[in-house]
Amino acid sequence: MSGARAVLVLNSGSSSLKYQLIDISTERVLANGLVERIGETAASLKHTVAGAAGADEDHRSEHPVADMGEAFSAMIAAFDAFGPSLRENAPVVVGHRVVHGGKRFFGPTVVTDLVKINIEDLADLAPLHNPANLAGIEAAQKVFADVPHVAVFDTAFHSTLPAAAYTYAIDAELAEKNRVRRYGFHGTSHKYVSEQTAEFLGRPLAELKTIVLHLGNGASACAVDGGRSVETSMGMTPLEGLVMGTRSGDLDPAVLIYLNRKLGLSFAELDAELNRKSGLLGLSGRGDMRDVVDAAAAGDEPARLALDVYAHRVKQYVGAYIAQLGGADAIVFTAGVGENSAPVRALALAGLEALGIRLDPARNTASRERGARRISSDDSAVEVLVVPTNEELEIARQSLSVL
Ligand SMILES: Nc1ncnc2c1ncn2[C@@H]1O[C@H](COP(=O)(O)OP(=O)(O)O)[C@@H](O)[C@H]1O
Ligand SMILES: CC(=O)OP(=O)(O)O
Ligand SMILES: [Mg+2]
Repeated sequence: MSGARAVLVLNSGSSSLKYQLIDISTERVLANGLVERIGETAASLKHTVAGAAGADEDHRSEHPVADMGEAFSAMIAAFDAFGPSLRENAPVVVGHRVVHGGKRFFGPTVVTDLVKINIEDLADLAPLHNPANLAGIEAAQKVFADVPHVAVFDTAFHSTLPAAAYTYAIDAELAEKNRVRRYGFHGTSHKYVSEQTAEFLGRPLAELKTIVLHLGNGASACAVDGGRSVETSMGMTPLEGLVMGTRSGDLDPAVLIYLNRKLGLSFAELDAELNRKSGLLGLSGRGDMRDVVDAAAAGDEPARLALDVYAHRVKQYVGAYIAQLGGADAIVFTAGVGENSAPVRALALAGLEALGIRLDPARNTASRERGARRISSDDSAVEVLVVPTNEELEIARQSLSVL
């Protein structure tokens, strides 16, 4: 059997490696996988091989994986053991998700030594993400030495933000010298989802005003005007904006100063507090939205409040972005929570009838179909949709586009 022309897409995080092997001609996923808890006593590995008619084959194991290099070897071993063959389906390009591209990268970029130096230099703006992304690139370059590697940046889609949106109102010189401004993240997802939305509605992207709500583990909102990002909720780092699984999102910056002065918490401690111990986890003891929704339904008060705070913040951004866009044609939910949680969608848009936003309860709770779907009622002035994101496919397409 002759193999497919394939793209390998890698999303390397601080403690995980996610990957997909995609057939270019059909855009079908041949295999995907996840190595989690890298560096801990036992990492867990999952490798899924796509079978005929959606009959996927899962292979799971647990053993120690010390670092990104070993995570790579584990991925290659999984392909060798369970298929598909990387010799028959040799990738023609490897696409990498890189979170922070600062003001230097506005599109998919072939990785050179200079590009790697720049990614490293931006690490102080994204200390959780960029070093891991770079480690992933270096491990992959060793194994796939003969093919181009392409970096696709989360920040790239937001390079169209106007100055009024990206500028923090602090001392201008201090900000300029230290690259302190808003950059925005999840751009690959916001771009893909806003394009899919135009396709679903059968309308030209150039005419559409869309609010994309990417509600995953990390979460951000984006106002897209004619295909261009004009405002987004994440800022200099992926901490600003919406409430997330373990991140606080917006808060009065003086809270940090106060906690530092009053309790002597160091900035490293405050960083961990806001990035890893806040959000749904901090409010309710549960970082996973499924658990929060279940606990709230069972009458757990902290979980109820966590849900209310989460939905309140989403609603706040919807209102703000309708104002910034001068009206919206569509509000679109995507990512793990956005695609799957009817109660969160209902709470976030409750009471917005005066703005022309009306959910259809039966459509909202209808069991999940693949692909995009409408969840607003026929008399809603604003379309409300669920559109599944696919960052890996978008990275594969963009990686190919620069060859
Ligand atoms: N049925 C569901 N109801 C509510 N939340 C869900 C459901 N399915 C998945 N999620 C949530 O989606 C989140 C993960 O989203 P995802 O987009 O996969 O995140 P990431 O890519 O950032 O890891 C988790 O917090 C999980 O609770
Ligand atoms: C940028 C960011 O927050 O990414 P993730 O949602 O994958 O954590
Ligand atoms: Mg994600």
